[in-house]
Amino acid sequence: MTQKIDLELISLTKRYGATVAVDAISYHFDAGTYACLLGPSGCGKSSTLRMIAGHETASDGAITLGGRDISTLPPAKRGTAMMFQNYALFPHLSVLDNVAFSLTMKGVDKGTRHARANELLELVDMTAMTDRLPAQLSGGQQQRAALARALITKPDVLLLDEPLSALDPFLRIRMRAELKKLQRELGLTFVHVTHGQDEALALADEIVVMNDARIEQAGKTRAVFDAPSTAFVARFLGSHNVVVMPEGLVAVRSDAMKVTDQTGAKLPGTITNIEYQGTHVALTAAVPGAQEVTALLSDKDFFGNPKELGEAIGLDWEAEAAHALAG
Ligand SMILES: Nc1ncnc2c1ncn2[C@@H]1O[C@H](COP(=O)(O)OP(=O)(O)OP(=O)(O)O)[C@@H](O)[C@H]1O
Repeated sequence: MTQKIDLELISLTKRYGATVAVDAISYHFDAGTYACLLGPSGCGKSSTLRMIAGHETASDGAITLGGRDISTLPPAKRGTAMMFQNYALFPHLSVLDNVAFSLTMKGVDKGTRHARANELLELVDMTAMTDRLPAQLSGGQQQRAALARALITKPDVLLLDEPLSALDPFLRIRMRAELKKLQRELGLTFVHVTHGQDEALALADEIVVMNDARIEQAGKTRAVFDAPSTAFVARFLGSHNVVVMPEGLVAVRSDAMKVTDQTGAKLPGTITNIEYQGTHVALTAAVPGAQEVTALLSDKDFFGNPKELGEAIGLDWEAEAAHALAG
């Protein structure tokens, strides 16, 4: 537990023929970090995860775990385990045998592997389901079985490829809380691939935002969200306006936008949309330069001073709310 088993990607590259799927990315994951790899479809997230797992060979660069180069080791020898999007449970095996599967492959005797599988099933609250087949489980239960199966190998790093995407929205939120709790309890490094911004913000200690085979920005989740360094990151994470100002391109969070009179405001605008969101009202305005900005106002602020479509307003923000963007 006290040993530092950090995961490091060093100039990691994946080429499929002429396609560069991952382009010399480097990143250091401290042991025990919950990290999300985040980015649009095709940016190289899954290829990165598969290279860490050993399901894909790296074209260049290296992967180290606890200082040991694992780049060319077979998956079972790396100290990593992978949980797949569709859980990949064996349909003809009981939950218990699915969880014990990797120990069966290692020749561990039945008593020992069943005892260990039962421990893991208890950890994920699945003791009552050990004799069922995967088809007799709900989506959330299948996910817990898949988690137990991945954890039975005692990995230092758990790799999760879109682990919540097969679940309905309600269950997704519940299971994401369970994932986070499990990660905290076990103190393992989790590297979780998602294209969902909300999911990454809710779960991750650190986010790695990828774009076009490279890392666009990475770091502590809140630091990245608070100060996106590029227009891509600001737009991808959402809840930010990217505005061309005389001093250059800036990001301003929607909840930092103030609606005022036009006199003295940073931007004049005309309201183009008002969307009631329950706790908040999202007010969108057209501003000079054929741009649109959104201000997220509390329900109380908006209805204390209601506005109409087409109304002329001013948009303002504190100087420190604006972050200069590169490109
Ligand atoms: N086996 C393969 N052969 C050829 N090209 C591939 C292969 N796997 C992935 N690619 C290409 O590599 C690039 C990165 O793919 P990857 O699956 O890593 O992206 P991703 O960010 O995980 O996308 P998604 O969110 O859609 O899963 C894409 O252009 C993809 O078409």
